[in-house]
Amino acid sequence: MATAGVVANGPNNEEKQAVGIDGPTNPMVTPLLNDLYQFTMAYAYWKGGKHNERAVFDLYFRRNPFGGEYTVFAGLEECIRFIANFRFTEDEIAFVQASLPPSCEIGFYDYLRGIDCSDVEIHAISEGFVVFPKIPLMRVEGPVAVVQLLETPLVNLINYASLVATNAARHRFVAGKSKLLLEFGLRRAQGPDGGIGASKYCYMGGFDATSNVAAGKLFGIPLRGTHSHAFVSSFMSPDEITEKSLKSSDSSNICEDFVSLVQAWLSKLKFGTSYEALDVLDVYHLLEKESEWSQLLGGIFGETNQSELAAFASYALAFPKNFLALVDTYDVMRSGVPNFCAVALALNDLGYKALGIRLDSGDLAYQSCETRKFFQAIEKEFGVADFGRTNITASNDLNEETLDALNKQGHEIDAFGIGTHLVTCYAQPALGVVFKLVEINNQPRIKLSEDVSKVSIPCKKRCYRLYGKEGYPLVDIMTGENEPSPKVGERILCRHPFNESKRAYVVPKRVEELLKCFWPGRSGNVFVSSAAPMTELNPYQVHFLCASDILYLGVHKFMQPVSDGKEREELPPIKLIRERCINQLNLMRPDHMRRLNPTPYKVSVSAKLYDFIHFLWLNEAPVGELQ
Ligand SMILES: Nc1ncnc2c1ncn2[C@@H]1O[C@H](COP(=O)(O)OP(=O)(O)OP(=O)(O)O)[C@@H](O)[C@H]1O
Ligand SMILES: O=P(O)(O)OC[C@H]1O[C@H](OP(=O)(O)OP(=O)(O)O)[C@H](O)[C@@H]1O
Ligand SMILES: O=C(O)c1cccnc1
Ligand SMILES: [Mg+2]
Repeated sequence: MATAGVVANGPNNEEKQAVGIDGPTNPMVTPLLNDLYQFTMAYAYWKGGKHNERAVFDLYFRRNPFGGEYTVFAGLEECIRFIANFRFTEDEIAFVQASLPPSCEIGFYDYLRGIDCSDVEIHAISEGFVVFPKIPLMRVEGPVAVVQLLETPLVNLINYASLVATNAARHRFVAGKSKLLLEFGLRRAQGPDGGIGASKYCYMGGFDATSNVAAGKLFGIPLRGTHSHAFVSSFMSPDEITEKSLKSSDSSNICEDFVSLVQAWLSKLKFGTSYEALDVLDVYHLLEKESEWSQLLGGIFGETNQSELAAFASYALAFPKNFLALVDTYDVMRSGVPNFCAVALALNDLGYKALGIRLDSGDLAYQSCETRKFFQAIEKEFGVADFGRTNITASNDLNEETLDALNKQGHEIDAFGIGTHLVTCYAQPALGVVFKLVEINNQPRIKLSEDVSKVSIPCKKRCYRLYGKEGYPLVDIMTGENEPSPKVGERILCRHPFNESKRAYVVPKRVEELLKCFWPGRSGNVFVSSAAPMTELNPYQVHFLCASDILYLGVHKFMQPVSDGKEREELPPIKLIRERCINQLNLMRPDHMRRLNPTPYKVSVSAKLYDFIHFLWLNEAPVGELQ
């Protein structure tokens, strides 16, 4: 049964403690969450005696999503949780056996039984970083058959996570830093995992809270919410409310009939003054006052909807400290807003401050401005401090474009609730993350394509971000693993990987190494396979290296265990990743971030890596013959 597999998957508790990393959040993330061809390839590697050859794969994407020039890297922690607990259960092995041809030798299943990721080493960019095409987000090194089995799950865990985190960051960018952004997408997400993932990664990408309770529990994301039209339309009349008493906020007195207090405020609102302040015999004065108030508010309301008033009063009785109201069920300005204000002012009498309203249809810019005027008029007329600043939340099919349109028109919205477009990544449904072999047994590999953007960048590489004197990142650069790192204040040539004429010297003010070790293998003592001596360098390596490099490699690569004693990077809590992401986005030069025709961020390779890519390209590409 599937659940038995889920429960039994991964190491037992004792082993888990030794690893110290919990399994993936979603129990469906097992070694079987894979494409069949990973198993057929693993079998063929094993059958050919190739399975333990040491391979290096890069995980990267080719184009930024949403027509932008940046991406937020997300999903790393779930990858490490997967790697740390990677192990086949008997149940799973039996299923693989049943799925492969019967001619597959039984020894392969013993092999599967024995594998885990203790021989795998993962370097990755930190989660929450702003990242760019072609730069490896993860470099996965290990026995080729094992790493091959990681491809699909790792790509799956990164693809949507990074896409939706980027989508969230883009919505934040348009909305502005001061707005509260609420993720409301669970009902519209692509299934339960889509919903949970959206809540997690939208928070990471800069949203403030989610309506998704399960995500709140799993990740500690702040929960927020209002109420729906159903609650409003479920009421028929104020007579339905039987329990009408409400204690004041300091419990010093009790209002026995809160509904009547609300009604009294509603009629005060109609005339724009409190009856107590009027000499009721002064009819002329009353009419004058009414007309002033009408002018201020454009004579906007007469009789409001009483069932809506009942819903609001009832909600306030349930949540006097957290009262908010969805005001568009019947008519925003003629009913919803005045009804809300009547309830809010009644609450104010008892020492409570209403939270605000939500608009969910119509022209959100116009309605928010009209509502703000109404709130401000009340603050002025009735002397209720801060009433003019009562929170206005808007929702209804919002996306980057509508947020942008609202900004251009001018609006008074404080918070946006965004669902469908955000979580489904309506504007672009996939990021296009790939996982490509770049080296096997120390032999660099390249994947050629007619389409230059699809040619892979060979070799086990290091990646750096170079910062300029103004503090902005200028360029990312990939180098061969054993090239000396770029140095602050030293000029380095950065080359476009495929376009000969595109190159620039950079003198970095700051150099940041991007790939850090997140999984050194459980032994922490992973060796480069077959520890090839210098004299056995292959022709590609000889071409690639100058004499000093060979000396460097001789000492550092081929004679020493690569990750001996290597420390594993911490997996920080989501709140810190979110802060890191916000800081990273703030650090970018504005022209890379703008929505219309953003400037591409430069991604480059060192001069040596450039030469080597092209040497390998020529070596691997057959020469055509014209007749
Ligand atoms: N001022 C505005 N400028 C641009 N777009 C807006 C503005 N106000 C609202 N929108 C967007 O316009 C769309 C209006 O949606 P729609 O045509 O379904 O009407 P509605 O107001 O939702 O009607 P209904 O009452 O049927 O719910 C939504 O996507 C909303 O985000
Ligand atoms: O519009 P989204 O960005 O997806 O945000 C979530 C939506 O979900 C809720 O209502 P729902 O859409 O279920 O009903 P409605 O269409 O009648 O508003 C809410 O009122 C929002 O409109
Ligand atoms: O709390 C809300 O207002 C909410 C939650 C989910 C979807 N739409 C609205
Ligand atoms: Mg809707």
